[in-house]
Amino acid sequence: MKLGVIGGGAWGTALAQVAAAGGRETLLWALEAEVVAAINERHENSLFLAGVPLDPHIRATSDLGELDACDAWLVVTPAQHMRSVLARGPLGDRPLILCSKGIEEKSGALLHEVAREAAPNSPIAVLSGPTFAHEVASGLPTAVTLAASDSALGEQLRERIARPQFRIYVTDDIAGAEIGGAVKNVLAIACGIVEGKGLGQNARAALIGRGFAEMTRFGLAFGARRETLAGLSGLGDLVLTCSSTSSRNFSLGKGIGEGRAPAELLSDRRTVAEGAFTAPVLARIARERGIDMPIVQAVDALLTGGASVDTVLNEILSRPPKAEAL
Ligand SMILES: NC(=O)c1ccc[n+]([C@@H]2O[C@H](COP(=O)([O-])OP(=O)(O)OC[C@H]3O[C@@H](n4cnc5c(N)ncnc54)[C@H](O)[C@@H]3O)[C@@H](O)[C@H]2O)c1
Ligand SMILES: O=P(O)(O)OC[C@H](O)CO
Repeated sequence: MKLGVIGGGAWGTALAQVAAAGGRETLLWALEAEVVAAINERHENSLFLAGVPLDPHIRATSDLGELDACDAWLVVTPAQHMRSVLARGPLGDRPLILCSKGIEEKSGALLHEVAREAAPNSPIAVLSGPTFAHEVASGLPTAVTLAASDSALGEQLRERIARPQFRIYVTDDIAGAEIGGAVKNVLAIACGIVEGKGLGQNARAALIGRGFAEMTRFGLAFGARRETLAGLSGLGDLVLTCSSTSSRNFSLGKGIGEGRAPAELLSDRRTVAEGAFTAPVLARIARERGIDMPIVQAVDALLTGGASVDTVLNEILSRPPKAEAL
């Protein structure tokens, strides 16, 4: 199975590295001409994944039409651009493996719903889990969830993509895999704020625990299964992203906690902190559906409502006591 990768950011490049392992030709579409040139001429993505030597079996292109030669695509654009990029590609009926993490802001759709509308004839799978791109691209071990409603497709993709250092667990719970990856980015911003504000390790752990309760409430409301939310793509990725400045979402939160303005932090960056786009839509859906998500609402109030960290913190801490149950 020849794999194509749509998106030449850090994660698309790392996935191309996984796909090319063992000498398998892999085609990567990138938006930026300089990324295409750097990969083809120097086997490096100096813009988004500097310092990691890339497999020479990866070839980059700026022409989406060339991806017609591939049997399946790993789709790795930022969540808000997935629909428009897919609309420009030669879709056909090839499987799409969605590797981005987010919710479409305008429509409130999960990414498999976006892909289903954009590519009605393509079977859809989702790949998600604790995966800092630079670690995966350097061959360090991790494990991920691969969700496909067609179990034969899930197995076929697992066989093609898995490596000893890139262990894949298969499920049919697409919504569960997507919701974990989308919600954890917002919670990582909150954990970064705790770090930047110097609130301590206890506060961060408490936030991970209560954040996971929010993720679970939201997931169950959308048909996700508990074991998926408590697995690699949910809790696993939540713990990773809430613990390290290697996370763009955590770093964004840390800057906010240190007193910098969210708009200034966001305008400075070339890389994507998906939680900043997911927070408003997630908060909106939770309000509409009556799902209690105080941490997500707090992040949204900070990012889009102009609230101060102190005000939001005070509101969270002065909530009436409640039972620990979901
Ligand atoms: N970086 C990681 O470690 C990692 C790991 C797992 C999942 N992800 C997810 O993968 C997705 C892509 O993130 P990334 O880290 O590869 O990106 P990145 O932050 O490294 O790079 C930004 C990407 O956005 C693209 N982009 C900017 N404007 C665009 C436009 N108008 N149309 C289409 N693309 C545009 C750029 O071409 C580039 O590929 C995100 O949803 C992210 O959450 C990232
Ligand atoms: O850098 P972040 O916060 O986008 O996190 C990257 C990955 O999603 C970690 O699994």
